[in-house]
Amino acid sequence: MLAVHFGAGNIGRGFIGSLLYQANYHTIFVDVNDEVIQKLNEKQQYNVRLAAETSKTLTVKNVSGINSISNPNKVIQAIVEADIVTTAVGPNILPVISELVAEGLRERLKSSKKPLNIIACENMIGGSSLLKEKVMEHVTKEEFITFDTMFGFPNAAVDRIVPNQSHHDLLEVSVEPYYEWVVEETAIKGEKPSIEGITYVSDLTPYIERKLFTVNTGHTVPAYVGRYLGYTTINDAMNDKTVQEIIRGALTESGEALIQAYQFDREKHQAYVDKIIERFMNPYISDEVTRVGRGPIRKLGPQDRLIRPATMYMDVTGKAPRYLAKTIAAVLEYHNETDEEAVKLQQMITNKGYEKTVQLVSELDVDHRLIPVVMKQLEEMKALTG
Ligand SMILES: NC(=O)c1ccc[n+]([C@@H]2O[C@H](COP(=O)([O-])OP(=O)(O)OC[C@H]3O[C@@H](n4cnc5c(N)ncnc54)[C@H](O)[C@@H]3O)[C@@H](O)[C@H]2O)c1
Ligand SMILES: O=P(O)(O)OC[C@@H](O)[C@@H](O)[C@H](O)[C@H](O)CO
Repeated sequence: MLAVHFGAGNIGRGFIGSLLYQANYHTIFVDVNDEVIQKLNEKQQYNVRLAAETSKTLTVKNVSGINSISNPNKVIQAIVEADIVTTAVGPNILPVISELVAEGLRERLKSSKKPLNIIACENMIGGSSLLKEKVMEHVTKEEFITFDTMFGFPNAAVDRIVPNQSHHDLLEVSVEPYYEWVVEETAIKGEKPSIEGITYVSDLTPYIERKLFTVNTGHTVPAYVGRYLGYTTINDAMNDKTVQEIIRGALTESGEALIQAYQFDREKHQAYVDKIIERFMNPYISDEVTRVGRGPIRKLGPQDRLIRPATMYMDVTGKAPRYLAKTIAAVLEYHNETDEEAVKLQQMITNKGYEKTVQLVSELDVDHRLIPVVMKQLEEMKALTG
C-alpha cells in the first residue's frame, strides 16, 4: 500500500506518517525542504518520541521523499500509484500544491480506474474541499465529471500538538501522546482507507468546529496574550494567572456557542476543555508562542478560531464575548519580525488603524457589534500594561 503525503513537517512526520506506517503503508513524503527529503531517502526511517513521563519511541519505517520543486514528475508518478494522498502543508499552501495534484490525478486516469481519496489534514474548516476546488481549477470541463467521480476529497480534523523540533537528528519528532484524526466518511470514493486511528463520521462539522474552536481557540490565549506579557513558551504562559483566567473565559464563550449549536453535553464538553488545558501544560513539551501564534491574519479570518466562535457566541447569547475579544486584541498587538503575516498585520494597523484592520481581516460588516467590543478590550489591555 502506498501513501503520498504532502508536507514532511511536524504533523506530517509526527502524526500522519506514524499512523500510515502502523497501517502498513509505504509513505512517500513530498516537500520543498531538500534537506529533509534527502535525509528521508538516506535513512528511510525516523523516530517519533512520545513526550510524556514515560517516553516511548516509535521508529517509523518504509518512508522515502520527493522534492516537488526538482522532481515534479516523480510526484505525478507517485500519485498514479497511490492508495491514498494526504496533506499537512498549511492552509495557505493548498492552492500552491493543487496544480501538481491535478497533474498526478490526470496521469493516473490514463492507466487506472481505481478511485483515490485525497485528505487535507490542516487546521481549517473544509480543507479538503478547498483543495478540491483548487484542483478543479486545473481541470477541463470534459475532465470534470471523471475527476468528480473518481477522486474523493473528504474533509478532516486532526489534533496532536507537535511543536517545532530541535533535535540533533533532523528527522526525529517529539509529539504529545494524545491524538485524534476524524474523517468525513460520506465523501470517500471507493474503499474506505483502513487506518487505525482514523474515526470516520458522516458529518464532520461538529468535530472540526469543536476541535478548532476549543483546542485552537484555547491555544491562541497563551500564544498572543502570553507573547504580549513577555513569555516565549506556551508552558510558561500557561502558568500565568491572567492567561489562565482568559483561557478559561474564552473557552467558556466558545463552549457556549458550540454547546448551543450542536447540543453537546455540558459536562462532557467541560471535561474536553479541562483535558486540553492539561495538554497545553504538558511539561515534557516545549512549544514556542511564535509557532502557535504563526499566521495571525489567517487566525483572524472569518471562519477561524477567534472571529467565528466570537460571532457565534454573540448570536446565541446576545452577549459580548469579553475574553475572546481580549484575545483578538492581543492578536492585534502581535509583533514578530520573522512572521510575514505578523509584519503585514502591523503595517495594516499603521496605515489603517486597529478598527479598520480588524474589520478587513475578519471580513466583518463595518458596523458589526464585535468590533467596538474588541476596541474596548484593546484599550483596557494597553492601559493595564502602560
Ligand atoms: N503542529 C501541530 O501541532 C499541528 C496539529 C494539527 C494540525 N496541524 C496543521 O498541519 C499543517 C502543517 O503544520 P505543521 O505544524 O506540520 O507545519 P510545518 O511547517 O512543520 O510543516 C509544513 C511542511 O510543509 C512543507 N511545504 C511547504 N510548502 C510546500 C509545498 N509547496 N509542497 C510540499 N510541501 C510544502 C514545509 O516545507 C514543511 O515541511 C497546518 O495546517 C497545521 O495547522 C498542525
Ligand atoms: O497550526 P496552526 O497555525 O493553525 O495553529 C497553531 C496550533 O494551535 C496548532 O498547530 C495546534 O498545536 C494543533 O492544532 C493541535 O492539534
